[in-house]
Amino acid sequence: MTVGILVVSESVSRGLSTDKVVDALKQHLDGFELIAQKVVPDKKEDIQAAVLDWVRQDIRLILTAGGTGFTKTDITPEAIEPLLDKKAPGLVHAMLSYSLQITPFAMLARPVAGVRGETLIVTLPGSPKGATENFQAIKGVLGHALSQLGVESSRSLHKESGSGHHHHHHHHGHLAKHELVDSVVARHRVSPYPAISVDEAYSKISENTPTPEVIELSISDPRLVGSVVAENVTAQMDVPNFRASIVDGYAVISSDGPGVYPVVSVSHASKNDQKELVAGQIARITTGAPLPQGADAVVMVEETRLAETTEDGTEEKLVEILAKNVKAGENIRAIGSDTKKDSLVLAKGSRISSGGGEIGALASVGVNKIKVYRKPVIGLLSTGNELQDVQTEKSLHYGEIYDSNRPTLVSMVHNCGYEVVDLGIASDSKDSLVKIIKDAVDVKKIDCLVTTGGVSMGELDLLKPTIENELHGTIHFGRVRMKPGKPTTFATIGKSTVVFALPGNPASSSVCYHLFVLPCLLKWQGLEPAVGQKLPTEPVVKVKLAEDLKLDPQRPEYQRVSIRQSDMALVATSTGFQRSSNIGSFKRANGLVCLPAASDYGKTVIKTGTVVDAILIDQIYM
Ligand SMILES: Nc1ncnc2c1ncn2[C@@H]1O[C@H](COP(=O)(O)OP(=O)(O)O)[C@@H](O)[C@H]1O
Ligand SMILES: [Mg+2]
Repeated sequence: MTVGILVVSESVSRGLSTDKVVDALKQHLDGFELIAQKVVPDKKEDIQAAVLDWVRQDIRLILTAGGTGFTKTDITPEAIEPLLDKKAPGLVHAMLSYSLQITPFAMLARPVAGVRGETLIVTLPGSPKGATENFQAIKGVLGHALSQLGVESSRSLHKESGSGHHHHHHHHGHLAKHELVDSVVARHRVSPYPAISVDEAYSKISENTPTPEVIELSISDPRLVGSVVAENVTAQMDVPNFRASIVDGYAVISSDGPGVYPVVSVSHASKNDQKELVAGQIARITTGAPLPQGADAVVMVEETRLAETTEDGTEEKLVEILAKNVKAGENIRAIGSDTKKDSLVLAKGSRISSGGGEIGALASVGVNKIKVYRKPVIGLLSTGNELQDVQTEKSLHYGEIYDSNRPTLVSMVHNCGYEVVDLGIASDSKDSLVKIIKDAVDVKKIDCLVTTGGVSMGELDLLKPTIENELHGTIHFGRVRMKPGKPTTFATIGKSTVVFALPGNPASSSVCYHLFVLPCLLKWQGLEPAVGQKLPTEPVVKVKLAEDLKLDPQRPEYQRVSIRQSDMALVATSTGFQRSSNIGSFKRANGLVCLPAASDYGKTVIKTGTVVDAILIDQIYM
């Protein structure tokens, strides 16, 4: 059993007196391994920092000595108590009753004891005698207490953080574990998540996107547009499946040549019994109508002349064919000439465009339902105590803001053709998050959860720990080297739920939607990435910069631009003020230019006219 002793003493910490309590306690530490000792002044922050540091190092027992009395400076119990996951009043009771048998002044001691992670923490009095007496009072049960703690307990705060390597065996491939910290002093000052590149983030997303699921949709289902076909569809018939006229005119026998002929029948574009045509006869025919048997060409009405009507004057009797050199097959669509029976109408993996062509092609060969990959359903959740739903028309209290992320993202997701479930606003509390997310997954059956806010370094940033500890998810990355969007977090819960916890700043969350969420959704619904790419994306085009742009020193940046066609090139103009809080930078934006970091580019400014890649997030309007 490892043990650390923390001496809390102003005078010892300043070197005004020497510590004797460690030596006294050492006499009673048989069975324990003293691996850490430290002296701190009576300062809450120092006490907590030392204790948390040892908890992180997995020291099993922490004994503090000093600062438990009634003087103004005595603060140890107040420092320790908020760090405890569970209190151990029995240990406190045992220490007090033991000491009370020795001195009534024990009444003035205020010890606390309890558990944080797998560590037991006990405060002892500062006097060597008092400390050893108290320790002896509880020593006999500590071994048992610690062995119980070892069973099925959550690991402590980010043991791996800062060490540069991860002990995967503890977490089955999880990154550094987060813990819900009750106290702001216990939070990290540097994120325990490594900042990975956008490219690495794409690999992680690609690896963890669920396999597309095949469903069958009717061709009148609006979800079909944008869906990816999951089967090869072949034509079960010829189109046309009869010889059809291309024009309005007269079916003829081409060898008859020009001349005046009797009109012996009429063929409209509908089912009718037709007489077979013999030499010296013609038949009136409309566009798309089947050719009478015997006929081998159609002469268009413009190349004919009415020669004689029937007696009542209502019908054509004789028509003169003016056209010369009519060839067999002229103005006829041969059987199967649009689509041959057994030919491929739609290939597996092709996407049903919004142009309607694919749906028309299916209908033309009589297909009214088709297997496609199901599009994931997206749940959208804003998080933050400061948020007010703009729909409620309530006015804002001081410090409140309107939730602009949700309306923005709902429209983005919807316009990309996905079903959106609006999950509203969660407050910055673990319980609120857990309740809403569980309901969204279990009851509302969302596939992909997109949240905004609560992912960076504030004490209310609860998304990461909640996903890991409460929802038992796996965080695949928690930081990306990019601007905006650094704290972007990607996780999975179980096998089939994907979570994107996007930053709260409005421009960041929108950039990250296009950069990460949409590519994942595209892959999930069966799209293949372009050659050499890890994920399918919106179109990436080359654009010329219309102005000089300043580069971020360290991070690649995705700036909002307006892309226009100009002469022979696409030209990108910045939409203006690019701070991540400014959703206004998305107004008029139809592209995100991908700018290198200054450190990678070798210059701090990228010049007007430079050609860069841009992600096209909307159409190019004239
Ligand atoms: N839904 C939202 N709409 C508008 N602004 C938001 C929204 N959510 C968060 N913000 C703002 O974004 C900023 C960052 O929020 P925070 O919760 O700290 O997110 P992060 O953890 O990503 O930094 C804050 O100024 C916050 O008020
Ligand atoms: Mg917040």
